[in-house]
Amino acid sequence: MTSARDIRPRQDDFAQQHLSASPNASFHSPSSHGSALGRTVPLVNAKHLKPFATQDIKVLLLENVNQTGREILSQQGYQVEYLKSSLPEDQLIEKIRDVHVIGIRSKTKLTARVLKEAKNLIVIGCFCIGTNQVDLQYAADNGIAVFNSPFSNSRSVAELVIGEIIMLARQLGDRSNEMHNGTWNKVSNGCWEIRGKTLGIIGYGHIGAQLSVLAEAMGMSVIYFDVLNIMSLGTARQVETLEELLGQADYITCHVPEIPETKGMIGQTQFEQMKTGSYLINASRGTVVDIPALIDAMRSGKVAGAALDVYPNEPAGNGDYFNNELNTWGADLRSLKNLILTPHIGGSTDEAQKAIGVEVAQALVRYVNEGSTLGAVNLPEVVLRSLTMDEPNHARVIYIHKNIPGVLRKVNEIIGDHNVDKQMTDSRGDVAYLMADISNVDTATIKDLYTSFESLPSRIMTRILY
Ligand SMILES: NC(=O)c1ccc[n+]([C@@H]2O[C@H](COP(=O)([O-])OP(=O)(O)OC[C@H]3O[C@@H](n4cnc5c(N)ncnc54)[C@H](O)[C@@H]3O)[C@@H](O)[C@H]2O)c1
Ligand SMILES: O=C(O)CC[C@@H](O)C(=O)O
Repeated sequence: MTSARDIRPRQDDFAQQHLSASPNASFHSPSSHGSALGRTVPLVNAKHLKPFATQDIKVLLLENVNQTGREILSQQGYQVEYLKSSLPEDQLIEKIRDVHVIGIRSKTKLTARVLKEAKNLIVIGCFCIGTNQVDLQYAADNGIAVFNSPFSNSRSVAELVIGEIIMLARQLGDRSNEMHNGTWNKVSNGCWEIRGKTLGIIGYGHIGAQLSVLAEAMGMSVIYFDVLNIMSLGTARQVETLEELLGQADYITCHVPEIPETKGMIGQTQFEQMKTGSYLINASRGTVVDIPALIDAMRSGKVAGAALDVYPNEPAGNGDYFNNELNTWGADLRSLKNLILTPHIGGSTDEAQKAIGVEVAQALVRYVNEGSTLGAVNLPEVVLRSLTMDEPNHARVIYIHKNIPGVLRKVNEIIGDHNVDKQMTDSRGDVAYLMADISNVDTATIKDLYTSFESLPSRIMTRILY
């Protein structure tokens, strides 16, 4: 029996690579054992699990996902389709209907409307840090796991911002444009060293903290504002309010996620609270800064320069698209002096993209082949050590279900005749994830088990690997 969500990955080993830049990441090979969420040790005789079903795994990779990731997925024997850009919604809906796995970056919007059509989808890989482009709740409610790469491009963004601080301080963008147009304009007015100036970091997470260290090494004083109390690095100092930061900083840089609280967090009021002649950098998300308010602040001289890497609307692919059709203020923005505009390239370095490709593809493989949700951003993290070749008649049941009372009793009624070697369950909000390794199963039993789980009212998704 096959169901829309049944899948059959090829059982080849995939090459384990260690490119993660995460200080906390502990890569778990599909062949591993050890503590549930801690470090794992390779298990030599691990059994390669296959799903109870007959279909091949179909993967759709959009937005030029790095070759490292493509290779890991192809080496599994999955059918991988790869496109360089994102897709308009209607085309995305057509393509997503078939696939079990989708890999995207920041441009592809996986809204509830799109995901509703994704009847076979079991997992989404965001080959980037941000996950705001995915309806995470809808995905969780429908048993679709979402993974990202939380650290791999932080350093690249921090380095870009350091470069931009100097570029703005010295008006390098303007001088370079002038020279490209044949104009020699040797000026020092309004140009500064960054040594001794104050950098204000909004959002002291992975990127903000990296940047703090780099900026101090260049002789800047660092202050930061974050909704959490975060221990400072070096001699950086956390301030109590955003207003306090805005009033003290010469350079202000945003590194917050896109969430309702950060939408328009730098607007007219905040520009008024800044020092005259200060600089603003935004390489977080385009909705964080109110661009018309920035245009006014730059025209009035309140802001002496700015660098934007992200915009409320960004095109699906490369080309001649940064115009007023995309964002109504496009031409006004382009006319401003000492404004650096980059096409969302903060994380676009070879190092970052390779590391992200490996990290996310490995998470996808672990999820498809083993059911491990380690690192998932929308489901509880559940991991079991691998089944071994010494357990030939064992199967792994994965039951994603509504987090309501009485489910475990029903589950135990179904698997109660088997020895449950190990079992782990955890919940996150309304969704719970149960994984159990059971003994004495043959194909007929698996079919019965599958049907029984699928008929429970609490069911969101059932997968059986054996
Ligand atoms: N330009 C690019 O190419 C690029 C690359 C990577 C990440 N990003 C963006 O940068 C963002 C930050 O990345 P990160 O890895 O540092 O994230 P992070 O989660 O490590 O850090 C974000 C920090 O912002 C803080 N924060 C949240 N809401 C806040 C608020 N209202 N006020 C102040 N602080 C708040 C959090 O507490 C956290 O410390 C990502 O969410 C992503 O959108 C952009
Ligand atoms: O590569 C991308 O498209 C997004 C980069 C960055 O914004 C991220 O969220 O990691």
